[in-house]
Amino acid sequence: MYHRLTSCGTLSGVLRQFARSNSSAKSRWLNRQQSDPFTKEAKVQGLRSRAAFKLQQIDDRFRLFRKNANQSVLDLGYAPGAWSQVALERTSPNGVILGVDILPCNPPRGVNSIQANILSRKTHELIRIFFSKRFQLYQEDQLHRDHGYFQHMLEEVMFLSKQEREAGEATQDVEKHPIDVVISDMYEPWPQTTGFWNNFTNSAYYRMANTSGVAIKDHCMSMDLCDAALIAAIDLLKPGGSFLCKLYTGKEDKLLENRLKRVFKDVQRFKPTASRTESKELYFVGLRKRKDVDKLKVFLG
Ligand SMILES: C[S@@+](CC[C@H](N)C(=O)[O-])C[C@H]1O[C@@H](n2cnc3c(N)ncnc32)[C@H](O)[C@@H]1O
Repeated sequence: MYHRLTSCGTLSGVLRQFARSNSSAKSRWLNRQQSDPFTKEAKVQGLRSRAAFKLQQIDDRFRLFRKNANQSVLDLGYAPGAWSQVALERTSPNGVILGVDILPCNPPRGVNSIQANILSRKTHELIRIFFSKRFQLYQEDQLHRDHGYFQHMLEEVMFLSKQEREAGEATQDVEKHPIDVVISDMYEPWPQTTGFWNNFTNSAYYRMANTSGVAIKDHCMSMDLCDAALIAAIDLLKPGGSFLCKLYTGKEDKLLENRLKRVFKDVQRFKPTASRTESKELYFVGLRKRKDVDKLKVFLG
């Protein structure tokens, strides 16, 4: 069986071809990265990737961040951390940034982070508690693990709110909508097969773009993650708050735009100049979140 598979080339041939095309795509990508002015500038400025310039340009246009305004910012899919760096700088000195990523990553200095999947309800609860209490997180807290002290706090808050509900009292000090700005640059990560020696998730310069190159696939995956970001915004963002998400464009753009319009009073599409012309990425900005948004109505139309 093994002989038949390899001699007719079905398996090993395909694998060899994949490895060849993958390595030439990789060297094309590396060449482009090395000659790209935004990539060079990001290195000079100590920014973790060229994505920082996209967020700067979006913020120059829409003013998501404010200095000295105690803003709480949730950065979804924050690794390696360039957007968080921009958010921190533009909300200084008292902005609080929480990055959430499904991959492990050391956050930039001054940024808090948890390794978690935004599709999980528990992640929403952790985020809500973090912003309500605004405590300092440390890497070694291992927040995503069930035995971390944060889990203990989560259980305590849930227990207290149950007691308070039963006693007919006002709920405890966890705010329902504690966040001013939600930004999402999420895209499904490639499975890591190499580069383990290289602190991989923190090194955008050595990491290939994680799109598949198949437009319809990129679009559908990206739609799902934009929906997840929108659900987080409905659940956690203050009325009046702002939202930003990246979408790989395709036939369902309009569907997302309509959903966004049910949540925000003002919805805009924007492609910053730092985003490559050949890239299918597009940014949706939602301004002034409406009050009392009904999630079911947003998604069922
Ligand atoms: C393009 S990168 C973000 C780059 C980042 N904005 C920056 O400026 O450095 C997309 C990130 O989304 C994360 N991601 C994808 N799906 C996720 C999920 N369900 N929950 C949390 N993070 C997710 C990936 O792990 C990846 O690190």
